[in-house]
Amino acid sequence: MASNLKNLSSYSTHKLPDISGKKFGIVVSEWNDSITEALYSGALDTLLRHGAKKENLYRYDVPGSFELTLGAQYLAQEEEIDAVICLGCVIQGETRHFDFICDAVAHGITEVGMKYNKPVIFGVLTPDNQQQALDRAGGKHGNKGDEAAITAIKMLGFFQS
Ligand SMILES: Nc1c(NC[C@H](O)[C@H](O)[C@H](O)CO)[nH]c(=O)[nH]c1=O
Ligand SMILES: CC(=O)[C@@H](O)COP(=O)(O)O
Repeated sequence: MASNLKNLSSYSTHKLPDISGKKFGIVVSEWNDSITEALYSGALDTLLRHGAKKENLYRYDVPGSFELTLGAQYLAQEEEIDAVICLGCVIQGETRHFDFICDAVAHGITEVGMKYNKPVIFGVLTPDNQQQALDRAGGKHGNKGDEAAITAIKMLGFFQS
């Protein structure tokens, strides 16, 4: 369902797990930092609002979205980390570089989650332009960081079920 049909910050809070003792790794790409900082703010607010403790949130920055995979692996391999949230924004340029980054980071993040059997969340915007990014980083379509955080919470509930 496209973001213009489902707001990224609109979600059910039915049967959310207790996350007061859960530890979250958050990997943030520095590329397009005006966007990724907004994603981080949304993710942080969502985690705290639903019971996470600030001392249990571990943020690491990486240069670009391509490095999110290695950052996610660095955190996911830590036994004490319960879930990892990856935040980035890859904006289409003039070349096919966009395609290679998006493909690599989507597959890479998936592989880390499978390897360590824990939630590793793809909170990466892949817009055509800056306006589409702004619309999804706290704009009219909500905040992808909110969506990434609530997805991590719900997947922790899945693993507890
Ligand atoms: N153009 C964007 C990039 N490019 C940088 C890559 O992610 C990577 O850091 C580089 O290729 C070195 O490995 N990254 C983004 O996150 N967003 C972009 O729009
Ligand atoms: C996604 C990118 O790496 C891209 O923004 C770089 O721009 P370009 O394709 O014009 O070199």
